[in-house]
Amino acid sequence: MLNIEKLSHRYQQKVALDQITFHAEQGIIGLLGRNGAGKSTLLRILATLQQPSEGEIFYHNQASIENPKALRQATAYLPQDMVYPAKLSARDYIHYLLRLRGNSPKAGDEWLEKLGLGSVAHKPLGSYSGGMRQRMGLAYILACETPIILLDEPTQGLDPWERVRFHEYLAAATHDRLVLFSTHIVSDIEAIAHRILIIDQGKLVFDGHPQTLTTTSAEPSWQIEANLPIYGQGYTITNVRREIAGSVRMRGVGLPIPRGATRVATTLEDQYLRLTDQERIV
Ligand SMILES: Nc1ncnc2c1ncn2[C@@H]1O[C@H](COP(=O)(O)OP(=O)(O)OP(=O)(O)O)[C@@H](O)[C@H]1O
Repeated sequence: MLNIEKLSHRYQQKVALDQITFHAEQGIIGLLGRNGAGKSTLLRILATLQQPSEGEIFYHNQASIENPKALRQATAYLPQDMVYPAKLSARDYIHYLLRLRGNSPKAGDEWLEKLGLGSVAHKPLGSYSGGMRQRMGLAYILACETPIILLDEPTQGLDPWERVRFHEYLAAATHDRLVLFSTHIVSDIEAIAHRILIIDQGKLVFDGHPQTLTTTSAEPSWQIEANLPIYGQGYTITNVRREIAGSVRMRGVGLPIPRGATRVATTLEDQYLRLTDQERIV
């Protein structure tokens, strides 16, 4: 459905995207990366809101940078900084947004209902919690009935309950579409993504099934009780925990396994942090 070829973007001297290439069909793809990695830039370009400095996007084999109409119509995009007017009700706002796109407002009512907001749809958005607002945003995106959905950090600021609920609704409602969502929260990926794209400093550094990252990694995870930090030795420290007894337990990734450390099963979080560790001294 979508072919992204050598997409690059610069803001003045800053390289935000560097030769990103991938192909995507239906399914949920998580775009994982640190702050400033280039995720929002990539999503805005795919949403046809901004043109890349170089590269091309093919939607059903049609070049879409110069002629974005078909891709734009096929795409619903939820920005990171979506505006939720405090005085409007969810129903009125969703109707307004759908009419702007030329869609039927009826689908908005249906999705508000399906996402558990039917009984509060008449209430002003100012009275909604963060989780309810994000669900309203998702209801709007689903009501657009597009084959492609782009969500920029949709779980940011949600508490763990709201996040789980958001995952459930997203996974249940989008099985026949392509969903690309950005996040820097690894558990979002573990919950719903069939594939992850890891972006670091504008480059695509991993593209595959989340499990592949943990099963094919050459570098082991380990933990060690140590009061002295072992930073700056080619290791990535992925967790530090103070035990009740007062000692400090560190979890890390890298070879050689430090003396006194115990090898432990690696996690997606370990391997993601290792791949995007910009302070690591190699
Ligand atoms: N309008 C802009 N002008 C100049 N630089 C920009 C602009 N937008 C983004 N950048 C820079 O481009 C890089 C990529 O930014 P982008 O917002 O795409 O990253 P991100 O992965 O979405 O980050 P975050 O998780 O913080 O939203 C960053 O270094 C950012 O500072």
